[in-house]
Amino acid sequence: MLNKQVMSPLLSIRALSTCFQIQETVVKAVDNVSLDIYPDEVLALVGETGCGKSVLALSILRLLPENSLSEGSILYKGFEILEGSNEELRALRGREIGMIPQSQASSLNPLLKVGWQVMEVLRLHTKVRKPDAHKKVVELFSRLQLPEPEKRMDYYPHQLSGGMRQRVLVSMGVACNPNLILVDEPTKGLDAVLRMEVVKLLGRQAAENNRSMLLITHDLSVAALLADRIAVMYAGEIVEMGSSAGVLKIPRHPYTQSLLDSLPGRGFKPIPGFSPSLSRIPPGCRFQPRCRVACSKGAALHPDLREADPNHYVRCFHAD
Ligand SMILES: Nc1ncnc2c1ncn2[C@@H]1O[C@H](COP(=O)(O)OP(=O)(O)OP(=O)(O)O)[C@@H](O)[C@H]1O
Ligand code: NI
Repeated sequence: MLNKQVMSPLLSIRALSTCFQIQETVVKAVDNVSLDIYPDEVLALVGETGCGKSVLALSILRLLPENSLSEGSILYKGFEILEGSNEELRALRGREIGMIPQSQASSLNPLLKVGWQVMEVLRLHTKVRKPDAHKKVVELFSRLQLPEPEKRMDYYPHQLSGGMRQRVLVSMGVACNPNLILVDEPTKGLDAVLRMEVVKLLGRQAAENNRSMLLITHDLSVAALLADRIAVMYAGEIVEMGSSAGVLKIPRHPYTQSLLDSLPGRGFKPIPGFSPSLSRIPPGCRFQPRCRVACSKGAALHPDLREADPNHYVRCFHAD
């Protein structure tokens, strides 16, 4: 394991908040999030549906709609992304920071052959000529174990299975061999066999190329397999963050503990209740109404993220 203390981060997010304005309502999807991603590391971001994981990733690449506003700081190699021009952002996307988005349906153009779509990503960022781009994409497809890669180049998205489309998206995300790759729910909707295949593939991509990864998943077992560190998100904010071993073996936050207990191999116990609406966030601890401790302090006061153990951060009054 690398000594993270002495390295400087590749991506450094400080006090990031992202809101959406929908008529009179403000939805605070990401609230005061700070995190670092170091070179060569996989940071997993886990949490239930709607907690803000995708919005956080899309904020990093500034791919959110007009009715959104991001505040705080996102430094990539010292460059402030939130102040970058459209041109600077275009140069960054794909080449420096790649993304494998959550939705296969909206991320591939149904009217274009998949080979061409991946070639476009390459041609946008590198001066590669068309025949070379073609060759490179066939190579990528075969590395990702897409059967008959040359032939698949000419397929349209609907002619491929879900697992193959997923691999096409992975190849788009890694085509330019970016330093940082944002991977959003890479295994959603895949069966168990394919899930393992995609997990292995992502692990190889990160390890062989010494690349950093932000891995978004609601599946803690996927995070356990791939991540060096884990950040747990609840209702827009980080509630626990630390090394994978620390978070998984000695979870300090009751929410992380409940998430672990909801895993199939760990009792399958669902977490009762719902997370609060992000347009009406309660003033106290956001998890308090569902918490097994459910302290009265948490009902009124909002806990800070504190360092409970070295490099292990927890947002809970009872983490000691
Ligand atoms: N374009 C948008 N306009 C308005 N609200 C949005 C928009 N995108 C996301 N949201 C809201 O932001 C919140 C966080 O959504 P997000 O997609 O980040 O959740 P998530 O953690 O990725 O969930 P999932 O696991 O289901 O993908 C949700 O309440 C969602 O409704
Ligand atoms: Ni999402």
